[in-house]
Amino acid sequence: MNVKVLENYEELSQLAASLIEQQVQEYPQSVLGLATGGTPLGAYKHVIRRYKQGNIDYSNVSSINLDEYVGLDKTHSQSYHLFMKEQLFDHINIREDQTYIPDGKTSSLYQECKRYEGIIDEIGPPDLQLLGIGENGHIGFNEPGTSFTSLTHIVNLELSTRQANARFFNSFDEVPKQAITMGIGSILKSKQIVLLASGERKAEAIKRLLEGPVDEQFPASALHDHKNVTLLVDQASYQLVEGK
Ligand SMILES: O=P(O)(O)OC[C@H]1O[C@](O)(CO)[C@@H](O)[C@@H]1O
Repeated sequence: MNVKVLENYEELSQLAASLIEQQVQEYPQSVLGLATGGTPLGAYKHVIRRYKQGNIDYSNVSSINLDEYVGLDKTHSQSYHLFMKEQLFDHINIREDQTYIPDGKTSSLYQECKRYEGIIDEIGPPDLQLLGIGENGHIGFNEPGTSFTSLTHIVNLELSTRQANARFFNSFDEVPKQAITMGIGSILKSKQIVLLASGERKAEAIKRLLEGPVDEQFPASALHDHKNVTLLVDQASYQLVEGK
């Protein structure tokens, strides 16, 4: 794993945006694997700012998102559909019909998982997959104990994950109990992976990622099995790593 330690969130976000842009400039038909959560917001802000300066064309890019809450309509204020629209898609010239996010409101969750994995295989796999990390090491919504060979599936969210995400909802009770997520095996299909970690809250997880064993109890450790992973981490998240 290639590790780049940045001074702060702003520097990390700028570098993440540059990696996305480089990918798209080198290969305009790129498939981007995109993530939600708070961490990628800064990168998306820079992607939008530089797009508006006129240099980068996203019209031939496709995107595949990691996950969606079960039970939330695409227009729900906390759905990842709306998140992506508001935070990125509405501000660059990516074509809406080339953006893919699981449908959390489907009548057949099983079919939706199969359909989505089919999309990953047909449109993807992503040339560049952006990832955040949960405090318990989750990637996408793959909670501890998920098989490293798992494909797109339904997950029962851990209490700690629901608590961490309650900040985006009006109350804890509104946080969905399930999500559809690309599996760890689906994520590992990506050609290149860029993992972002920022803030003290992630320091334990980053220490465990860099110093601990590869273990299904810590989903992000699966990334050690991939040959092209870059971790962009700020000082606050890196502070507990030995010998830094
Ligand atoms: O970036 P955040 O908000 O800390 O979230 C970390 C991870 O948790 C999730 O939001 C899921 O809980 C992921 O989508 C994200 O990668």
